[in-house]
Amino acid sequence: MPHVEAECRAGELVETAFAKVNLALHVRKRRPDGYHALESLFVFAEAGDRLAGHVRPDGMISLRVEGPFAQMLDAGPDNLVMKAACALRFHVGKEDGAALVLTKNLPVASGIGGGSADAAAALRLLMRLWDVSIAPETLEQIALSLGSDVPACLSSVTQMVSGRGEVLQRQTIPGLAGMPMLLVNPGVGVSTARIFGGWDQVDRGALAASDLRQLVEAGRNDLEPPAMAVAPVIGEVLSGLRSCEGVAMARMSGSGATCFALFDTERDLVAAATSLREGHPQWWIAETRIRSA
Ligand SMILES: C[C@](O)(CO)[C@H](O)COP(=O)(O)OP(=O)(O)OC[C@H]1O[C@@H](n2ccc(N)nc2=O)[C@H](O)[C@@H]1O
Ligand SMILES: Nc1ncnc2c1ncn2[C@@H]1O[C@H](COP(=O)(O)OP(=O)(O)OP(=O)(O)O)[C@@H](O)[C@H]1O
Repeated sequence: MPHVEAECRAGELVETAFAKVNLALHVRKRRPDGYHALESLFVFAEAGDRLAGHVRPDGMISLRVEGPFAQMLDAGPDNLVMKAACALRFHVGKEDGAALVLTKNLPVASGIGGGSADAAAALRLLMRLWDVSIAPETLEQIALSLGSDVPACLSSVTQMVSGRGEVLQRQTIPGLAGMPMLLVNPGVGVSTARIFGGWDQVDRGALAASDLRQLVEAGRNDLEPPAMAVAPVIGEVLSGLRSCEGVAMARMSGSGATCFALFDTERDLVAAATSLREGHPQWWIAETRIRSA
């Protein structure tokens, strides 16, 4: 009997929820609605969670979570996959149900937008499964109602993001696509709201990122200081990454605690991953590349 892969099962569709990485994140001001106005260059990793689903003829929507980080998450109505499915079904007035299975490969509450990527993947998957088409602006509105990072995760391509996360502009930076990238999470979950709350409200200036050098030299993550105050181990991760051979840049992503490093070569990436794993066997360390899309 041949082994049948899950994605080969009749009627089952699969989407990857690509990890989001903020190569730079400039916080410009706190808005009256409590959100912050940002400027951020988003890239996406080839690594991500996996979402599979097939139609449930009884009209129910169900979710099972499995994989390395499944124990950190509930599969109930607060899961962003369920929220996305309910929001989409409400919008299109569908009677169809779906049986969804999320393989949680990315650490939770870790600054690489796992929940946001899952929500966007659920929207993409269910639009295919239920055969619905929605105007792009409406889809972006549904996405934004699920979280500030969700609109950018819909396309999961390199883009400049501003507003609270809803103003998107595709960006091409020479040399970035396919670049070897290491993601390192020291195992502490941090709350995004708490980290934004710790920002010192000093506007340090706009983000200009037309090439990698400018991004390295003038780019920042303004949430690094408040995140390090909550989780000092982030400093250890950053200094570990920066001391590796062949590092083009190393910085924290989003509100932390995951940090990333970009490498000039695959060989340097592998060497860095090996040495960091030896020194810190309890850290989550993922070797990946920047998605070329
Ligand atoms: C830090 C980033 O990941 C950078 O990409 C995002 O700005 C956060 O995106 P997210 O996790 O999708 O955030 P949301 O779920 O919308 O908001 C969580 C909380 O973060 C804070 N928040 C979020 C986005 C934003 N532009 N300003 C904020 O102040 C708010 O306190 C909000 O209540
Ligand atoms: N499918 C999901 N995956 C991850 N987190 C989820 C999911 N559903 C709900 N959540 C909740 O959303 C919160 C944020 O999770 P997420 O992993 O997206 O954070 P993050 O990586 O810090 O996001 P960001 O980079 O946008 O700040 C967590 O507290 C988690 O409990």
